Amino acid sequence: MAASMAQMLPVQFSSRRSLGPSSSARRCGKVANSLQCSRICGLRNVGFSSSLPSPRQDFNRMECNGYGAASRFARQVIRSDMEKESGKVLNKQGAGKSWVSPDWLTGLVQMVKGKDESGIPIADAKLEDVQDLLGGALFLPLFKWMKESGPIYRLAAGPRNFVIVSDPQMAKHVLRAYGTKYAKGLVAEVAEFLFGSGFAIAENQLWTVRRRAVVPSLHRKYLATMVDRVFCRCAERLVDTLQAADEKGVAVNMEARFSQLTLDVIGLSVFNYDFDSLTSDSPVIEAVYTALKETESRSTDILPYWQVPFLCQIVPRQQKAAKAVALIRETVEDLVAKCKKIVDEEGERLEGEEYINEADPSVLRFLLASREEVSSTQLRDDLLSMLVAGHETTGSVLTWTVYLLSKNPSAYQKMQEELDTVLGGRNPTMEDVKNLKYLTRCINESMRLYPHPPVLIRRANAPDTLPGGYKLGAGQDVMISVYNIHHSPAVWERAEEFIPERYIPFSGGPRKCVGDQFAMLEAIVALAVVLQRFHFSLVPNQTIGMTTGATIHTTSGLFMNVKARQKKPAAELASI
Ligand code: HEM
Repeated sequence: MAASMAQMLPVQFSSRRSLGPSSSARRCGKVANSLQCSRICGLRNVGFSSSLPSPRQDFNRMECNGYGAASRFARQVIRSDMEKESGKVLNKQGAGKSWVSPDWLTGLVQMVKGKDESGIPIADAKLEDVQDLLGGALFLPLFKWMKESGPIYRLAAGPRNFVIVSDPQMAKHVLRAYGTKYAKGLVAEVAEFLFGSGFAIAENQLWTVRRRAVVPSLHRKYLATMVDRVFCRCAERLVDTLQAADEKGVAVNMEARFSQLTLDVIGLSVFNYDFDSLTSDSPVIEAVYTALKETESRSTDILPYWQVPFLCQIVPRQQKAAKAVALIRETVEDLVAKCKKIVDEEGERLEGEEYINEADPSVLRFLLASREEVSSTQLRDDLLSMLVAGHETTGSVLTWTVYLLSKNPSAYQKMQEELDTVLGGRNPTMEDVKNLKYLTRCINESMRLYPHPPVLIRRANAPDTLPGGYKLGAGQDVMISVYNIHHSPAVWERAEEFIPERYIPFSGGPRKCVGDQFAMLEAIVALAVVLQRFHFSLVPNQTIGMTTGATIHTTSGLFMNVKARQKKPAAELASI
């Protein structure tokens, strides 16, 4: 799987021609199910109104009529449980309000800058576009403007100026040139308050050194150990929770559950610490969400007032973010201190990459045992990078995969048949994972339709020319809209449909995800354990809106009815 993950991005990208200013047509990329088409470049309207974010949902109005013997009483029980659950839905309001600039200010900035000779069209982005798309998911207006302006456009709002790229070749060009022509730039600026010097946002030599130190901790033997010891164990806990919900006949907010599951997984894998958030409330989840939401807001604030320390102390949004970061840092520092004490006492030394400590096979233990020269702040920030990057991402992938399966009964059935055939009721091992091909494809296709994060940001270090001849000046901020690329009918046949036989990646170039294999294993195991035991169906009459907090979240949770599945007799399994 390691090789295939690493190879997929170039394959997908290289199979497409780039779209220059004068191109009028292009071919779709080769996808696993051999969909091939040629198509005129003009982007057709892709309707996704059913998924448009809606204002916060009123759970009292939700009807839960999906139960066979749904008496009025039973419905009330479900409803009150959903209300209770809705209390656990994160506070997702607030983003998207940042991109506010009066036309006169934008016009003035453009006048001062002089003529734009880049060849890049300027999107007709109106304030109303953002305000209309309530819920705060910036990637949604970016999609709307792609349909109007094409695969590359400039977004100018006051002094802020982004080039939005929605073309695979251009995206590949930018991502691969990290470290030479491009830097993380804005991301590093707006996320520094959270990640500090952590390698998720570090640049240049510091990033190179720290990434090299951390990546070997995720070696194959470690991952194999995690499958049984952590991934299956945490998924079993979720099974217990779902069992209880099934017995009581109450609906479950699966988004909240998956977020708890993935926090438990990352806690045990990175720190050997059990957050146990499936059974007890963990304030870290809300804190991570708040902090990530703040980074997103900062990236679209017209004026970076948060660079002024005094304002950070008095503005409520900044106070809230600072509190969240303090909690996350304290948690990580505490875990580092505990582990350091044990390792110091043991005077342990690491020998070779394949080494893992049987008693504590965590990333933290690996880093401490390596005795590499590293300050405690750097260690904290690197581990914080892993905690934050590895938690919500996988949680969101699980959420949207289950959502898509429940909306696509034939794919759901095919996936269940695969689980029954390959596993026959037992938990998966590392070996089984390669045989769960269809489930893997379902997860990949879910990441195409709901990419996390939906937008990647880079800054040009020097003037550059993108495929198609578009010119970028030094310092230009570029947003690669992965969401647009994944939903573009110019790139994909039947772009809005869930067709598991195609792929999408974990970014590309030097800064691609370090946890891709970890995350895929975690997601496959979690879904294999849970979907084997239960059948999920959407609670009717929910509006599943989208918002962001680095990854794509629902606006109000994903409420599902859960029913234990009947075990298939062995004879029946053999005939599948
Ligand atoms: C399905 C789940 C996941 C998805 C979709 C995902 C996606 C991504 C993406 C797209 C990037 C690159 C961002 C960019 O190019 O600017 C990234 C970076 C990163 N990811 Fe993941 N990720 C996932 C799970 C994980 C896990 C489980 C871990 C940790 C065990 C992790 C750790 C990291 C780190 C540390 C980086 C920064 C790498 C660097 O800058 O050198 N991710 N992830």
